[in-house]
Amino acid sequence: MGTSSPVLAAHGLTKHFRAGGRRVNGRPPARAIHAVDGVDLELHRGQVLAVVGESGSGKSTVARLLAQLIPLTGGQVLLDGADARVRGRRAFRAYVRRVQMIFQDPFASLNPVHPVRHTLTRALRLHRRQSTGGTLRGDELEAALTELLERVHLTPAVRYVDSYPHELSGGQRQRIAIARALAAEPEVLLADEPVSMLDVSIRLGILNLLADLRDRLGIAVLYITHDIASARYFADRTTVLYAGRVMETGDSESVTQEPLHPYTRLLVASAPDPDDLAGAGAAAVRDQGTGGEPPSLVDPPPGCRFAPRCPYATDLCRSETPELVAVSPERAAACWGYSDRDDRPDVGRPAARPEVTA
Ligand SMILES: Nc1ncnc2c1ncn2[C@@H]1O[C@H](COP(=O)(O)OP(=O)(O)OP(=O)(O)O)[C@@H](O)[C@H]1O
Repeated sequence: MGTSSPVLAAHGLTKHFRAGGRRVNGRPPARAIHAVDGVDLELHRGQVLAVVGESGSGKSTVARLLAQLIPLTGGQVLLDGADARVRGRRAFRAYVRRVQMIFQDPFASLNPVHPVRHTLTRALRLHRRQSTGGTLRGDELEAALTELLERVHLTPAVRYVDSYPHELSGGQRQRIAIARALAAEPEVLLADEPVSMLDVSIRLGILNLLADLRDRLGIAVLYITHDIASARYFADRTTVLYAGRVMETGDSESVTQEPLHPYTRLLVASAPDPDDLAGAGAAAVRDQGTGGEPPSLVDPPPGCRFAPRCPYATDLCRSETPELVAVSPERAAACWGYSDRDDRPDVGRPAARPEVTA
């Protein structure tokens, strides 16, 4: 959704990992972990898309598929509308120049034996050339280093450029990881839980930095998180993932304030947000005690994957998989409750059930 064409899009993104188990007649078992199944998403320039879900919902797998760190089982990744699947190192390097990833743990992603200067110089030399051609060096290299550090608000740059990772705080290390990604002048940043390992007090600073890069550089940001409250604060659009499938998608404000899908309501209800993210739907979920665990992803049965935990589930939900359908121009939900079938379940939120338009 969105008016501009997406810079990066995924259609039917699917990843099945081979499940462990005993070999049968010398062959590995044919069972598969359905980590991601048929996920569609779009990243637009100058926008943040949050992908929200519990642990094991497939968020990191989505990010790794988009980064082309692991091969797809099915579906397609499109960069500016063209099939982006890379074959070979050259193509991968060209892709990485445009699509950069930021990881959860900035300490693990920075080499502890190298100072900031080394880390950033390496990234700059990999992705940028001197104005006269040739490897970036001398004054141009120094200027580029300073600019990168300033862009991530580590100023004055001289204070940080010769520091080692252990001399920096978690937040500063994550800023260096972001600066390294920016060395490529990317169009897309894939941020996999970029603040979840940081102290709560500095999370906002990193999210504000990413928002600043979105606004000033027009970068498209994928923000992977289990924290739906931060998605409301920071993301333009939010997609909710459960057990490898999209449950709901839409503008972040509506998804978090008026969740359509019973699973989104559960997430919102359990979000620690002083701003009452919850509302009536959350109370309903609480009252009906929707506890339970996500389903096994090994050869999951048909039907909605949330049905075993859903207070509104009917036989229809347990037997047939609901498609993601538009509920309003900007919102879509994969829930039979928003279908036009006569036997649809009553998901119990008249206020959040606009007319079905598709
Ligand atoms: N390399 C792998 N081999 C087998 N199974 C995997 C592999 N990577 C992930 N999985 C499985 O795929 C499912 C989705 O994992 P994923 O890491 O994408 O979830 P997540 O939502 O990012 O969780 P978390 O928030 O805990 O990181 C899980 O069941 C996980 O065990």
